[in-house]
Amino acid sequence: MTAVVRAEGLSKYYGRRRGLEDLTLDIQPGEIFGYLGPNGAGKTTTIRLLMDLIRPTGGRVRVLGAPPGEAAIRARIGYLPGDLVLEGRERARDYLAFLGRMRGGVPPGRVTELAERLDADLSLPMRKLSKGNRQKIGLIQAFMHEPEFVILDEPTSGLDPLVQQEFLAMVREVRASGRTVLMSSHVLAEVEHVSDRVGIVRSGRLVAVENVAALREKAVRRVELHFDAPVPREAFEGLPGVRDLRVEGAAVRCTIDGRPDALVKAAARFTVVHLVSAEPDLEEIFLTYYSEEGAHHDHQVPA
Ligand SMILES: Nc1ncnc2c1ncn2[C@@H]1O[C@H](COP(=O)(O)OP(=O)(O)OP(=O)(O)O)[C@@H](O)[C@H]1O
Repeated sequence: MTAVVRAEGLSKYYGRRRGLEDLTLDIQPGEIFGYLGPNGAGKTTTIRLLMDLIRPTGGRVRVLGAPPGEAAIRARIGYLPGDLVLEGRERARDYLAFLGRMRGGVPPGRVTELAERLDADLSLPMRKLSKGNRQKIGLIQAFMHEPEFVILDEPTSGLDPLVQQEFLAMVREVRASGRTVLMSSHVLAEVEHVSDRVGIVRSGRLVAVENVAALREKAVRRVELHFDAPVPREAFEGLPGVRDLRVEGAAVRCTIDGRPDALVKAAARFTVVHLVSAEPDLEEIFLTYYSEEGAHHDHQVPA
């Protein structure tokens, strides 16, 4: 199976300024890859290299098995730039129709369907679009021709929560049809529910690539159990994965590292009347990746 993205030692310097250094990464068909990092980390640089909008200083990249500049490859990609500019008197609907023709045709009704789902206004001239509406038009043009590979630079910026949900549904549909998505964000929460893997980039370097399901299983989760009568502390002490145990009368509070299986089995010996389990806090894990190596944000290389 040909990788959708294959980057090997890919680097980009803007003069002496580091944009991206030594990126080696494969993205496979059918996966949703979240590309995370703080401002200035190198996300846009990576995406522009994949789109052949800038040229690498070093290394090699293939997109859908070919050098990214090839016109035939470009037509198989949907791209939302991070700095989308839509100007002029032309109505959004006419602009999208023009882009659709350029890309060799869009299924009938597809633009209207996407506009309804995202609640986008296609009747306004582009210069009058609000930031949120501009972003919606950008998303429609990235999805409308049902491309094999959708590349989205900060796609959720400016979208309200309901529209974000609809957008995530569109991303899942791409995966369901075996196609591939790469989306960047500086907020884990925006991509963790939809991504299969996430890559974390910081100061121009990919510092981690993680499978989200495995990460979720590894993550610490807070659990609270309430029973119909006081329970003995000994029943819960030393259980695998149970930490920070507090037993207060009929309530047990702890954190779980990994699977909750041992705790559930111990609790089953008593009558459980209430159970609360908080979502694992992946954000904490990611913040440690972000802050590793600490304060020196050295974007410059020595002369
Ligand atoms: N055209 C350019 N000229 C000089 N330096 C640049 C240029 N574009 C990006 N950089 C630098 O490269 C580094 C990576 O920037 P990039 O835009 O790729 O980050 P990003 O992760 O997309 O950040 P953001 O979320 O802020 O868009 C930054 O230090 C940035 O200042």
